Amino acid sequence: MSGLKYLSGFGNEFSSEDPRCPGSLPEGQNNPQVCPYGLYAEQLSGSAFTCPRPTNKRSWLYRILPSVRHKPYTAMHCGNLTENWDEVEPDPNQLRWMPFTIPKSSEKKVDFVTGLHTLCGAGDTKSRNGIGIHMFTCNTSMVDRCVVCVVIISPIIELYNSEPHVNNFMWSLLFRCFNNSDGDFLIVPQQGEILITTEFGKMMVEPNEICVIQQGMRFSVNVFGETRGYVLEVYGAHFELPDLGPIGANGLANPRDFLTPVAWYEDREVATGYTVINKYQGKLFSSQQSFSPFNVVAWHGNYTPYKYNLDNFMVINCVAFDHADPSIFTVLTAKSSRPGVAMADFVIFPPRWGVADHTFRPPYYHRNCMSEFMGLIKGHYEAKEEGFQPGGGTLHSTMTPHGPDRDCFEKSSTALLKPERVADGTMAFMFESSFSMAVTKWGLETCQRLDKSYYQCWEPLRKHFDPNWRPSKQ
Ligand SMILES: O=C(O)Cc1cc(O)ccc1O
Ligand SMILES: [Fe+2]
Repeated sequence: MSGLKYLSGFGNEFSSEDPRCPGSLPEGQNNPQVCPYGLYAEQLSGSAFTCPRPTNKRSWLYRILPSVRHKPYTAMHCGNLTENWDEVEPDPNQLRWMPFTIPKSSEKKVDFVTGLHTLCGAGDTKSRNGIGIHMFTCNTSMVDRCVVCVVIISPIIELYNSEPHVNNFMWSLLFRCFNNSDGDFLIVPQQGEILITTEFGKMMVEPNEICVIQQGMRFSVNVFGETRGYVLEVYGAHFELPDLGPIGANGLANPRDFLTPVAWYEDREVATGYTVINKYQGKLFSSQQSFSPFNVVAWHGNYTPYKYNLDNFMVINCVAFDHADPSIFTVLTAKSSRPGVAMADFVIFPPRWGVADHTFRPPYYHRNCMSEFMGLIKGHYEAKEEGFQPGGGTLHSTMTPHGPDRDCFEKSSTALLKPERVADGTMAFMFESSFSMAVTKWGLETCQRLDKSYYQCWEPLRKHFDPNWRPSKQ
């Protein structure tokens, strides 16, 4: 739709040249004495040099100027982005948030980075072990905020507010990009498509698609209206496709459905300065450079950003009886060092058939040693038809009991068990983590979206116990 091209596959050894510069990728070696077109060679390492081959990740970027040509980083305001997991007292309750508020652009211009709010998380970026869950709510494409630019350009924008062409042009003079030294971002847009320009090329990501921008990759986000989504950040591991075990060689998220951008560069000098924002040890820093960081003419390697359309997920589930655990719907996993235990799994609840015989089909009541954060891209979630809304969220922490609400329990206990479509037109997802997560002050207080009545959905559950019940004779 957007006319952008992609390369297909998961973690392949890709290579790509901007068609404007044929032959820009050096042949037969990574470091020619002089690179084609006078480019600089730069390696981006996503794993220790010495990692075994299956986990070794790096890409070679051939660019107009190397990333190192920038002014020193200085600390900047972090807004509601944090890695402080001790802001408020722990709260083991079931938590539910109403849809997170998106600022109106007529009131306040907010871009992807300023619009990042940390909801919960655990661990530590310094020891490279942990996760963060953030919401992004924004209405403006990523533009520069350097004081000089704001002073000079903002009044002009105000002056020409009614002239969209002038306004758009002026905004386009204020550039900024982001890079995360702390970990990988798995981005789940919920409202509004986002155009992500990366050092590797451009990706258009729509709601019901996800993308992963891995540690260190510079990117900039353009939006087209009021935009909202979820971010799962992992420190110290990359996302992988889950092993399929007895499922066999195919199924769930198939590697060919992952799409990586093709090389695209701009040779743009920015007189007002291009701001590179770096998230480093949980804090934001900015530095200025005089040119666009999206100056990579050609690249090759297996360390790239990528996107995936959730409709491509090949759903496998129960075809006889009982409820399969939700791990059967794992799209991507970021493994911890403990076998079989994820730092975080990205799990979806896609449209499918429900056919299980003599079975209570919705999620069972449970307590889990893992933490479960859930979000909703569209539609309803089967265990709770009411209350859990698109753009909102729930957190069921380590060993916190949860399960279907009263309506769901009663309906599903008496339902006629014919094959039926489940979750048509909906897409819920879960970030399931082995970390016991802390909720931030923003999540518990500042955002003002916490639904204090959540526990009430289980209050009407009543006893059905009958001590005189006997098995019916066959
Ligand atoms: O709690 C939830 O709604 C998620 C979930 C779904 C399911 O089918 C089984 C277990 C589980 O945690
Ligand atoms: Fe659960």
